[in-house]
Amino acid sequence: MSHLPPTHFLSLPPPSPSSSPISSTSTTTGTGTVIPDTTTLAAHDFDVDSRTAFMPPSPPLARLPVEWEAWEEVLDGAVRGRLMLGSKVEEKGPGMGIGKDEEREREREKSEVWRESVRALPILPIHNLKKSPEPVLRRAHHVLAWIMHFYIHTLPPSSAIVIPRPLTIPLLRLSAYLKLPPMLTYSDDVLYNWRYENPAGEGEGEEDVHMPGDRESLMHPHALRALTTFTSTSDEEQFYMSSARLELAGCTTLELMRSIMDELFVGDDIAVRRITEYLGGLKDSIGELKERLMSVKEGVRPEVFYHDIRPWFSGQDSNAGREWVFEGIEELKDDGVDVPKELSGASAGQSSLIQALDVFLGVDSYADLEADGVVRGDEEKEAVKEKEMEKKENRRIERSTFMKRMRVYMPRHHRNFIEHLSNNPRPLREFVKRVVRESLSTSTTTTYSSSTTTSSSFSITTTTSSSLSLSSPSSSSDTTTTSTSTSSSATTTPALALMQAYNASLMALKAFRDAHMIIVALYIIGPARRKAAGASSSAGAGAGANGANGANGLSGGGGGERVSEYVSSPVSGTKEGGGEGGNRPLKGTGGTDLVRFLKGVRDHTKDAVMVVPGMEASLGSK
Ligand code: HEM
Repeated sequence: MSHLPPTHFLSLPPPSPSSSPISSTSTTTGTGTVIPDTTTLAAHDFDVDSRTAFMPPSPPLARLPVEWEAWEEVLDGAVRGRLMLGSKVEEKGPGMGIGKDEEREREREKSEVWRESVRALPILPIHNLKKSPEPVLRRAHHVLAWIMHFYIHTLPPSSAIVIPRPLTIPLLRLSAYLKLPPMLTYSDDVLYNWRYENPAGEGEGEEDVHMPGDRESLMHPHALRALTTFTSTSDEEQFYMSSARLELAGCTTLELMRSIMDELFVGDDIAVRRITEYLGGLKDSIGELKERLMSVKEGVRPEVFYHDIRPWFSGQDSNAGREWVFEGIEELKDDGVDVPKELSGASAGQSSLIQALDVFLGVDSYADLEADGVVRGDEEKEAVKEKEMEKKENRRIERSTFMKRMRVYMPRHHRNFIEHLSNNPRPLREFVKRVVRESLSTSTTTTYSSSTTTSSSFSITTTTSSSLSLSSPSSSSDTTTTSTSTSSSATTTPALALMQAYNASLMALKAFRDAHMIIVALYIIGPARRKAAGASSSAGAGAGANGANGANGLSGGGGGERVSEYVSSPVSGTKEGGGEGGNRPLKGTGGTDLVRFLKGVRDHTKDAVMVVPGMEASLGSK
């Protein structure tokens, strides 16, 4: 980088990770100099590693320092005791819960003894914890959050949920310090919940363990083990570790994003060709993420996931009206700790990697640009268009609300990273639009300015004389449409190749979301349906069913649902709208009406594809 001028953004220091949200436009230095805040993606201060992406490059701390050993012991007790879900202990009926009353009583006693050990804990101060390095803080959140979920979900379903002071006080204090909800998060169960299979390779302070050369061996299904599980099943361990492998694969994705950002800074015609090439790689890397996602099927059985594992993650919002009371919270008012509002369960929706992709590709922002996108036509057409726009707008709001909420559950450095990316002054999508516009309006394009442009009029017609505009598939918002001429050979210009490569990356992300819906159908919708069918026929549903706190399920229908039914049909809100008892939608652990929501997010991704009307086929955009 020695050829870069000192003012180039690659030569500048990263912003402070503690500032939240990060200002993307400028930072004032100690000497008062204002420097642009546009650091590279691999900045260590964002806790993003070029070899392991959002996963830490060395194994997370496996045990807290002795000062907080009491917490570790209580957690050990829960894991070793193989405590059962309270709902499962109480569940009765053929094939449900525990068969014999005395067994049921034994389980009740066992979990009550353990909960008593939580209530008997001393209130350990966290003063020194706050001075500890990040891995210690992460481990402390992991341990306390895990204890809390064990505590809540082993309670009988009829009892009030009161989280005892010895847990409330340190957990709320620590969470406030870490700017995290006092909950089990995706970072607690995936990012910071692994060790090497071979304990010899384990250890604190081991740096640079994930060299690029051993990435493949880390991807082996048994290379990584989970530190903590609720059920001690290999299904649960594989559930976490398959997400961990997906996160590790994200280093290629982030590296390509970084390279593209470097080229966006330069922004000339060579950059256009390079970005096109990198986007090809990005598409492939998203394809790899999809493969990693699907590999969850190799080690995780759907019924075990749905009935035995998933209920442990639930938050207050999927706890069917049972409020979580944090005992002693009033004592923390002076520390600025208030009643927590964010109490959603752990979900991979909290993955920074997927959100980073959304932000980078502009899936997040494009709909905002469509506000003026109503095509003027006859009245009827206009009404349809407006309805469509309204639907899209609602979808966008729901999605963006969820995404923003999920950011609260991300480690603060990763949240800062996403905010930083969102505020990128040279967004990829704007660049692609500008390059294509310029290419369509002039036949010779040499350089592309890196300043943000607003839409400008240009005129083109195709060889078939149809009017062209650069737009999203179902709107003409991105630019205006008028009339000059071009020919179909435009598909071979660098500008259109760029647009095609950009669209291909978006479609790869859409394919990821299609695959995700298949997984959701297999792991949630199918078992929920079978449970509902079993409950209504009292015939038993096979695997031990404890339900997801009684809040989930689908009405009607037996087993044998077709996965494709959920993946390809448009959002309707009908089939998935009924719950057990016929009136509750199936909920995600993040509290969403999951089928409608996931389809909306998937469709929103596809809507971001850019189209030059009349050239859809040649651009392969659909
Ligand atoms: C058995 C495996 C999985 C199941 C059953 C599952 C289920 C769900 C559900 C129900 C939601 C809806 C949001 C909520 O309320 O929680 C969701 C959202 C989401 N999940 Fe998964 N998930 C699985 C694996 C993964 C993995 C491995 C990833 C990638 C890291 C992932 C990424 C996402 C994302 C990014 C969202 C937010 C919606 C979106 O951006 O498309 N999921 N998931």
